[in-house]
Amino acid sequence: MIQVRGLTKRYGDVLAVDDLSFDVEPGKVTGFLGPNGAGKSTTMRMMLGLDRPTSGTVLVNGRPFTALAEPLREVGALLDPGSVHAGRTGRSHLRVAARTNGVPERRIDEVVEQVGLGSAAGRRIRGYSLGMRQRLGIAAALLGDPRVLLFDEPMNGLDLDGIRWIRGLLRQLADQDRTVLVSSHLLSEMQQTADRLVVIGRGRLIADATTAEILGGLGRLQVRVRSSRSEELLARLRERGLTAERVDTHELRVEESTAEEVGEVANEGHLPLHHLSEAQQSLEHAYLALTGDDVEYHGRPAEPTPTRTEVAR
Ligand SMILES: Nc1ncnc2c1ncn2[C@@H]1O[C@H](COP(=O)(O)OP(=O)(O)OP(=O)(O)O)[C@@H](O)[C@H]1O
Repeated sequence: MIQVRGLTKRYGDVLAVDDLSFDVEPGKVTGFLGPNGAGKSTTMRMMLGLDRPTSGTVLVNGRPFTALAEPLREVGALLDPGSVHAGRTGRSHLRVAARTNGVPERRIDEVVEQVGLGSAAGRRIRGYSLGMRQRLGIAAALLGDPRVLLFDEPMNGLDLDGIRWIRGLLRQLADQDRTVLVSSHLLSEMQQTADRLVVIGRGRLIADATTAEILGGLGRLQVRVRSSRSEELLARLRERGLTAERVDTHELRVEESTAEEVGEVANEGHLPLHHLSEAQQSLEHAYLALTGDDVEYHGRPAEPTPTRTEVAR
């Protein structure tokens, strides 16, 4: 359990976190969502005692992080996967972390196995792909078998396999009744991952509710897909219980699904795809409207675009 109360952080003129209050409960994946610069990382750093609040408090399992007797056994975190000694092997990185925190060495094999690092654990980190670095960072977070886990943008830069793996892991951790907080600036990523969402913009709390409640209040997700065998695809999508309809000779629209799901259906039937996109502008626009002036950096104007768009990059 994490309890954030009146949390505020000021860096000179910048109010990075502005009077935030929310709870992160065990047994659920809580998404911490907000555009770039919203204050997610700063909040997580304060949860971990890496930054001092200007005012307000964060309690982890009822106590400030600094008062935890064995922090790594209570809280695990993936913050910046780049901040590791690249000359070390993955295993020696974990060994150092285990020793420093009084974690038995046998845990190393367990977490290497759990994150699927396999033989790569014996290789130097400098040769790791981004996905392997993320897995190593997650292995380190899991070392102390903590009840509370924080992941800062764990899906950044990962391919679909990596994202699906992380999603599964987060679910598994929550099912073990752990407290799981995962940050992202992409609504599309969080809607498939989180049970609850805490949405912030410019350091302020914008929404704190279940994902379904927040999405229900926004827009609906649509997938557009083109295939030369669209008739078969349409049948398979409907078989799966999805609401799909034809919009053109080869093009279909699928309601309330994801590109991932539609892609899987096509793949199962060995059907060729010529286009696949999440028509998400209404949702992303709604998210932008929700964060509104709280977006620190506006990117391109919000032209309707049927692709998976990042908000406020
Ligand atoms: N050490 C620091 N010194 C000065 N300003 C900072 C510092 N750390 C963060 N900020 C500022 O605080 C605000 C919040 O930043 P933070 O990194 O917490 O946002 P974020 O939501 O994690 O964004 P991103 O998704 O880009 O990481 C930004 O305006 C940022 O520039």
